[in-house]
Amino acid sequence: MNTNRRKLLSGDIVANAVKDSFVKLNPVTMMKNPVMFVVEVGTLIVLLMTILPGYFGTEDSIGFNLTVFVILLFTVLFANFAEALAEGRGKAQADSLKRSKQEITAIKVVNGGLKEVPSTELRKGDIVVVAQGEMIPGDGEVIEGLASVDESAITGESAPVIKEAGGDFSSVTGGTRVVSDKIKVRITSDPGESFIDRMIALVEGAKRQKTPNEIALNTLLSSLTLIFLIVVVTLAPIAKFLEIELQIPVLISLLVCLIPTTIGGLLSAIGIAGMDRVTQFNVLAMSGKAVEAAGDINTMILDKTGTITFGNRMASEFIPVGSDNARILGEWAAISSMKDETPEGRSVLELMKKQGLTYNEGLAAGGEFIEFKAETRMSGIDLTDGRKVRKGAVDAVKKWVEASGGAVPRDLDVKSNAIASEGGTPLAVAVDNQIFGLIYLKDTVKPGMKERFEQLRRMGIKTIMCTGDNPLTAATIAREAGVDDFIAESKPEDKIAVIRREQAEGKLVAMTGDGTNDAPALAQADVGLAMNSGTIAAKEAANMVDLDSDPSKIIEVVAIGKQLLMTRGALTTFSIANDVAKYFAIIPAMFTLAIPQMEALNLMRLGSPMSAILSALIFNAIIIPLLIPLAMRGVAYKPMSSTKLLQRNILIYGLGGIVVPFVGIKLIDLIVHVWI
Ligand SMILES: Nc1ncnc2c1ncn2[C@@H]1O[C@H](COP(=O)(O)OP(=O)(O)OP(=O)(O)O)[C@@H](O)[C@H]1O
Ligand SMILES: [K+]
Ligand SMILES: [Mg+2]
Repeated sequence: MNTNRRKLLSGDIVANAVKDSFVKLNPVTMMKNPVMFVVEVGTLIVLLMTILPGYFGTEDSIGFNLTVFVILLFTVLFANFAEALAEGRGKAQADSLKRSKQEITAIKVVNGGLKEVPSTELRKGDIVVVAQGEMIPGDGEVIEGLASVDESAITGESAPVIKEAGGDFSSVTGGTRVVSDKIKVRITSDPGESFIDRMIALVEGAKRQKTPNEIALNTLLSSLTLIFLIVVVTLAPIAKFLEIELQIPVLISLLVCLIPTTIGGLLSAIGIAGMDRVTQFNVLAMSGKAVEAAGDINTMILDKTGTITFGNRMASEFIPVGSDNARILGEWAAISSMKDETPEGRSVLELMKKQGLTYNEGLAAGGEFIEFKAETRMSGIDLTDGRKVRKGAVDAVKKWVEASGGAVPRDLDVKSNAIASEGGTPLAVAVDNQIFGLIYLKDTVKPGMKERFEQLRRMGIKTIMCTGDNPLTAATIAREAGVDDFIAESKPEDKIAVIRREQAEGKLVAMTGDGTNDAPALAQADVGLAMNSGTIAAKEAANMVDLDSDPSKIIEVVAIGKQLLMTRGALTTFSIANDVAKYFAIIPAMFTLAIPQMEALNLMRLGSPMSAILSALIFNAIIIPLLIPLAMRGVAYKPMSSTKLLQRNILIYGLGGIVVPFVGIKLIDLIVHVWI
C-alpha cells in the first residue's frame, strides 16, 4: 500500500473517472442521490424539447434549449466525476492488493500427515505448516514455533516482524511471507473473510454504507430539493394566470440553480476522500461511521507505555535496599528474568552483561516460570528448592512479601519514590519474604507530545492516560506529557470502566490497544484503534486497525475525522449560500423575459435575460469541478473549539458562498453575452 501512498492521482485514475462519469448516468444508480437525480430528469426533458421541437412547440428556442441541455448534462457529469475520482484511488489500491492475493498452495496437517491443498480450500480451524520462503496461506494464529515474517504486502513496512506462539504477537495475516524458520498456524478465517479480503472491500468502497451524518444531510438536501420543486412547479400556473409566458427549460434552469447541487454533487466524494485519507495514513477504518465518530470524540484514553512514552522501558540501574548489595540484587533480578520475554525482562539480562555481573543459571534449572501478567503486575520463577523469586510493581511485591510474613526494608519507599518522581518505573525484586532492592526501568516521553495534547485541548478533547504503573511515575509522566488526567495502577478492566463512565456522561470516547485483554474496551469505545501487531481478538473488536502499529496515531485519526466533518459542513454552507446568490441572477431575468419593465430588478446588470440564465447555470455547473480539490483534500484545519470553528466557517464559507457567485456569474455573463 505504501507504494501507492504518495501517488495522489495518476493519469489512469483520471481516465477511469471520466469513463465512470458516463456509466454513473444510469438512472438506477443516480436515484441514490436525489438532488442530482432531479437534475438528470430535467436534462432529459430539455433534451426531448430540443430534439422534438415540433411536438413541444419549441422551434423558436432550439439554440437556447440545446445550450441548456449541454450545461445540465455537464452538471450531472461533473458530480459523477467527483465521486468517481474519489473512488479511483481506492480501486487502484484494491487492484494491487488483489494481485498480491494469488492462489497459494498450503501445507495442511491432515491426520498427523501433511497434504498440499489450495489455500482457497482452507477453513477455520485447519492447521497448516509454513516454512521459510513460503507465503502464509490464510489469517491465523501461530500455535507452534517462532518465525520472522515479511508483512510488507499489507503494511508496506519492509522490516520483518517476529511471530511466535502464545502472547500478543501470535497473529499472522494471509498473503504475508515467512522469511526465516517454520511455524504451525491455526487458520482463523473462512475464504472471502480474510483480512486482505476485508481490506480490498474497504478500499474499493464495495461495502461503503452511508453514515448516519450523511443520511441526515441527504434528507435535508432532499427536502430542500422537494420544496424548490414544488415552488417552481406552482410558479408555472401562477405565471399563466398573470399571462406571463414561462418556458419549461427556463423553469428547469431555475430549479437546478436553486437546489443544492454543489453539495449534492460533492457529498459522497467528501466521504470517500475522508476514508481514503485515513487509508493513506496506513490506518484501516472498518466504516465511514468510525471515521466520523473520530471527528466528534470528546475523550481520548491513552496508554502510557509505548503511546506517550517510547515504551522501550530499559533496566538502567540496580538499587539495593536494606543491607543488600547490587551484586546479589542483580543475581535475583536476572534469575527472575531468565524466561521473561517482555522487553523489560530482556533488558534486565542486558544490564547484567553491561555491568559485567554474572549469576548462577543452574539455579533456575527445572523451575516453574511465572509469566508477567497485568493483573498480578509481577513475573518470576518458582525454584525446584522451593524458593519463589519475583520481580514486579513495588506495591504488588510489597503485598506479596507481607503475605508470607516478611518485612519491607525501611529505605524501599524513599528509593522507589525517587525513581518514580523522575518518571521511571521501579521494579522490586524479592525472594520469598525478603526484598533485595529495585530495578530502575527508564522510559522517555516522546518528543512533541506536549504540543499534541495542547492541540487536543484546543479541540475540546480531554485526554486520560491509563497505566499499570504506580501513581507517582504516572503523575510525573502525565505532567511531563501534559495529559489532562491519569489513572495509575490500572488493570485492563479499569479501561472499560473509564470508557463507560465517560459515555454515561454523553461523551464519545476513543482508545487504542493491542492485547486480547484490550478487546472488550476496544469494542466499547466509539473509536477503537487496534495495532496490526496485536492479537486477532483486538483487531476484530476495534473499528480501526493501524498497519504501522503506532498507538499515538489516534491523535491524527481524530484530526482527519474532524477535517471530514468540517469539510462537509463548510461545503454545505457554501452550496446553500451560493444558491441564494443565483436567485438574484435568475429570478429577475426570468420575469424580464415576460415583462420588460422588470429590468429594474436586474441588480447585477447582466447582459440579457438569456445570458443571465445561462451564466447562472454555467456557474452552477463549473463550481462542482472547481471544488473537487477542496472536497478531496479537505478544508484547512486548525485545532480550535467547535463553536469557534463554526463561527469561522460560517464567515468564510457562508459569506464567501454569497459573494463568489455574484462575481463569477457577472464574469461569465460578460463572455456569454458577447457570444449569444
Ligand atoms: N516483565 C515484567 N515483570 C514484572 N513486572 C512488570 C513487568 N513489566 C511490567 N511490570 C510491572 O507491572 C506494571 C504494570 O504493567 P502493564 O504493562 O500492565 O502497564 P504499563 O506498561 O506500566 O502501563 P501501560 O498501560 O501504559 O502500558 C508496570 O508498571 C511494572 O511495575
Ligand atoms: K444549485
Ligand atoms: Mg504495558
